Amino acid sequence: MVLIPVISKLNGKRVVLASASPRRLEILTNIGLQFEVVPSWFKETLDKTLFKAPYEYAVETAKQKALEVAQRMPLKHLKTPDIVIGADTVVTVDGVILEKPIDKQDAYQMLSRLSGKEHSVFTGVAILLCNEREGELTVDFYEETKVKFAELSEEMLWEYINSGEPMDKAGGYGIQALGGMLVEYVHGDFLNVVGFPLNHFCKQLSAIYIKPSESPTHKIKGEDSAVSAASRTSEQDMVGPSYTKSNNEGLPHNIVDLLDGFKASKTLFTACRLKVFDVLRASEGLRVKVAAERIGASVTGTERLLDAAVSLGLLHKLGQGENTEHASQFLVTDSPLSLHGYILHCNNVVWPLFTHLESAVREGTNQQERAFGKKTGYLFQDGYFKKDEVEMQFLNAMHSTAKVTGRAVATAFDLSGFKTACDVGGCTGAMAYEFIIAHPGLSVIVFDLPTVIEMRSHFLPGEQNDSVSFVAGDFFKDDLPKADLYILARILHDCSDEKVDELLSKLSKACTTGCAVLLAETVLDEAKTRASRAYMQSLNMLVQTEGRERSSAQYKQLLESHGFSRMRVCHTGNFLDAILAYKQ
Ligand SMILES: O=c1[nH]cc([C@@H]2O[C@H](COP(=O)(O)OP(=O)(O)OP(=O)(O)O)[C@@H](O)[C@H]2O)c(=O)[nH]1
Repeated sequence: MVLIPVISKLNGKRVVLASASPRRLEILTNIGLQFEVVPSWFKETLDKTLFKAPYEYAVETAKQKALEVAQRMPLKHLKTPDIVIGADTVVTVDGVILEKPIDKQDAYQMLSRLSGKEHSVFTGVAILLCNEREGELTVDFYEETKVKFAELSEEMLWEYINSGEPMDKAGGYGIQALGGMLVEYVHGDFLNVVGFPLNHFCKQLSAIYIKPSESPTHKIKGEDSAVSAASRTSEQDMVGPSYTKSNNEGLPHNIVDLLDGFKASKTLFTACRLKVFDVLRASEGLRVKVAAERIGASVTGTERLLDAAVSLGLLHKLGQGENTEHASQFLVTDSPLSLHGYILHCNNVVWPLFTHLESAVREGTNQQERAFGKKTGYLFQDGYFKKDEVEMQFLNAMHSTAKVTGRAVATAFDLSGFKTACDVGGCTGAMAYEFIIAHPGLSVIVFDLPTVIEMRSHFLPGEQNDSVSFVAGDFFKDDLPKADLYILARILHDCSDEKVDELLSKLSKACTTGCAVLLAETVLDEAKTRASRAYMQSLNMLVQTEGRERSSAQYKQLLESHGFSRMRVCHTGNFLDAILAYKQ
């Protein structure tokens, strides 16, 4: 039995299943695993368009479900899990992802789509090892099973729907129950369809806990052992696990990834500076020589840059239509969600500052003077923020990130109790527009420096809406516009502790009881189980500003010290998390 040795390894560990699924509970109970169930509160609302394949969406959702429980347990249950297991099952047919139906009509639509067709069932699984002594280990993987439905008559469809069985099941059917009558064949793991790929899971646990000399010889799809994982190429169709594991056999691939990380970033930055994605969008199937001419670069350099972009999944293999979906969405200069401005900011400002990271760590200060030859106080009020390409580039950067993160922040909480919001330092208004779209009864005043307000027409030329207004001012020196909700998106993390206290004190005075502040920031997590981006961002603040990122506990303490309570945090799964707190 693959699992028996692993069970003994798990003895004494607090294993948690972050799922409300009765089927997952049954599958893991039946094999004798000892575990607790703590259903995840993670809202399954990740933007599917951000994922290049359905299994990526399922894996990320599974990871976020597990992370939410790993994060919440120490705070709410006052106990820290050793292992948290998250899972998410989705059905895909004709390129459409089907989750649980929202009502009978939805179930009808889903089952009609599946009738007479073969479809795929993907279950993503995330295993978080929260207290691993020999280095952090996160394992996530997915399993695919093909299922074919018989042709379903209207009568059979509605008889099945009215049984009620479809409503809590991905794709609107339960293969282990009445739904089994709809199925002509299953190719692959049956339990994966039910909601948990048990065999693959067991193999993963064996790979984690049993040394190769101990374990029965088994192969995980796509690889033979941890060493091959470290050395394996990133082939697109690899179905094996993606996990980072420090081991003393060969070079762990996470070290390799980190060694090459800066080269990958610079590949993206250079391709964007040369507007490669715009050129390739204009003419599909462009030959390298022609592309080189259009971007004004050498043929040899262009060829290597494009090949590197293909290896990073930014371009399709040349000659098959160039830009990937993500490149078209985020990397061409004029797409609605373009990150082009932010990427130029990373290349022209963040990169030179990170060059001096060691000095920043030694000195504990930002590196503006070493990188750009100027001392700086609060970044956005002195020479840094002047009316030239630096300011326009910075506004482009803030505008593009606000557009990509705005919807996630605006929809994080129910704000129906508020009428007027003030977006403090709201820059181009991109975030403000997301708020009025998400909350039609809300009006938003964008409050920012005069130079910023003057330039807003560059960014939202067509989007005039009476619910968004612009007021020029300095939020440290001038009175804040009257509002019952104050939004601060990536403001506090730039400020020194003294400036943060000054601003929060001002907001507290401006707020009457029941008013609130909504912060949009990258929230650090004490358990350090979430993606490392938050900690990279924390270093970014060190090299760039006088500020820093903070954890939920730190924000709670800070806000309470200025009279704000009932703090809630929403991990949006996007660049920014959202924090809401009410004036006492
Ligand atoms: O044939 C079957 N297909 C699917 C199922 C069950 O469907 C759900 C899938 O939904 P999800 O992955 O989101 O899991 P939830 O039930 O919502 O629980 P979480 O708390 O983990 O989100 C799952 O329960 C499958 O078991 C089935 O039963 N048969």
